[in-house]
Amino acid sequence: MPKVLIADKLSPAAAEIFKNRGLEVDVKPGLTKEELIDIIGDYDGLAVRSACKPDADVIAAATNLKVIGRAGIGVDNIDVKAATAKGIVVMNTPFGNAITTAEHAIAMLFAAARQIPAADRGTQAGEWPKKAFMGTELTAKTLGVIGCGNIGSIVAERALGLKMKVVAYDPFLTEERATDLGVQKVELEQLLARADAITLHTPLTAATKNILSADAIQKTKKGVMIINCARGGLVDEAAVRAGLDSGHISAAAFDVFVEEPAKDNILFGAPNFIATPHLGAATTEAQENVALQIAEQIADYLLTGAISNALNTPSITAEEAPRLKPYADLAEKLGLFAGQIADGGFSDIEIGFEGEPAHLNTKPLTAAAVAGALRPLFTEVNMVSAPEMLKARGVTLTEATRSDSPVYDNLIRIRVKVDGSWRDVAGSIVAGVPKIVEVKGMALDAKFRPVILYVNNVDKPGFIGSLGVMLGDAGINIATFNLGRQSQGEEAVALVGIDAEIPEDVVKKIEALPQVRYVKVLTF
Ligand SMILES: NC(=O)c1ccc[n+]([C@@H]2O[C@H](COP(=O)([O-])OP(=O)(O)OC[C@H]3O[C@@H](n4cnc5c(N)ncnc54)[C@H](O)[C@@H]3O)[C@@H](O)[C@H]2O)c1
Ligand SMILES: O=C(O)CC[C@@H](O)C(=O)O
Repeated sequence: MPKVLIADKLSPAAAEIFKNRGLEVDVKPGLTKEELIDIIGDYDGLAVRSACKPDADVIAAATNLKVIGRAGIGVDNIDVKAATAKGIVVMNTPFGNAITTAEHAIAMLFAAARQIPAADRGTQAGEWPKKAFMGTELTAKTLGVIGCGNIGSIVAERALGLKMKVVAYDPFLTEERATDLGVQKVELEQLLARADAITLHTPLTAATKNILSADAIQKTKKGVMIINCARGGLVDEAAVRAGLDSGHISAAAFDVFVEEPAKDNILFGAPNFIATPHLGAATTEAQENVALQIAEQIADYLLTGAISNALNTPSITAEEAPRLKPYADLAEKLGLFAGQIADGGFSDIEIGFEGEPAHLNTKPLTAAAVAGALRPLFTEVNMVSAPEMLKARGVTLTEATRSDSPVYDNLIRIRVKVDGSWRDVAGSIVAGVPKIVEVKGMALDAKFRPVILYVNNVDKPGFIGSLGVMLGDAGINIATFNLGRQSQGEEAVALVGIDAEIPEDVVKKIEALPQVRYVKVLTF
């Protein structure tokens, strides 16, 4: 009988579900890393919230583990790459705690506007500090929402109900969705200049890290309030401290910190600073939702092989699995390629299946492709949430099938439209190996590798030599080299599989080569 470990404080509903479905379950919150490593080999399933951190060492010791379930949204406590490499499915519950977290952000906004925690402390200390607190009325003030996804859009709706004006910055928010929500879509600079209060609701990615930097904070209105109930690291904590000390920021309320648990943070003790210990999702209702959902998902997978809300593998039924799996993996990799060369949001995505995959259930294949294409912006996107997220953002999805395939037995093609022009890639499974066989209509034959340097250039003599010398001078080994071109002297592409991450200055030098039009380091 499969055995599950609940390694964080989850609602008791989760253990009940495991037992009712005939699984063995141990509930051991608060284990040290060493204790977890000692026992993890006994378990088929692991259920966590955010305190337990199944990192690469834990995963290496998890000899029987098949699934890690996160009762919540963010999986930054889980080493998803290590889990994927070991064939362990990682799943989350993308919607279960969104309302509760949005309510916490609104509570923090009020607490900041009226300095409720400090007023409470003074009152209960017998000071009756009536003169010390002059608050800010929220009605008619402008709330700037950075990241208008599940939680951000609920916060926006609540703020509109409070008669605030709402401006939102989110590259995936369409004008139509913004209009439906009743918010004004703006660029970040406009949001910074206009907002009386700013609230953050993005995941932590390379693009959002320090999105409220010292420089950005300087561009905000004097007296601005800052609320962060998303992830530590979205805001430069030292810059917020300086802003609170100088009075430029009138109040800040944070639920999340760069280092958690936050025991000694630079913000602690700053004037008008309010902290909660990552309580955004901490309501009975939300915890019951996410515990029930994750227990059902883990039990389904261990007992029937059905996968839902997986972050690292397509959702497919046990019967379909053997035929669909290789195409789903190819579709997701091609999506990731297209999403990375989209360089931000895209307005349309087209997915074409030719030959064998056109005869299969293409739904999970499309979902895999879309999840891949969205992943550069949404780290937590999964096969179930991807189509939903695409729809909510007004991105047009077109799926086409063609029963034969002129050149290959099988082909998957993905096109994304960015600022009115299409970027495309196609791939095929050739002798069991997933390959990139076309980029921008140019034929090539490249295997996927963890790091691929993608160069779009003009086919002129000297380019390949200069590129090779630049990589060699930087000590970067070339593992594979694939070229495609339209015709002699015309547009060309190079896909260079390299053995290491490529430093930014080397990328800049390659970009400066006279034959080069575009360079991107792709990771898979
Ligand atoms: N405090 C808590 O306890 C708690 C609870 C739940 C979720 N969270 C966190 O809240 C965050 C939001 O969760 P969600 O469910 O709303 O996620 P979501 O994926 O639904 O929404 C995130 C939004 O951020 C946008 N975005 C991505 N990159 C951006 C960028 N560079 N600039 C501006 N916008 C960008 C996306 O387009 C998307 O609309 C996540 O980090 C999640 O982990 C925290
Ligand atoms: O489990 C928690 O308390 C935090 C959850 C939250 O950070 C999430 O990403 O879902």
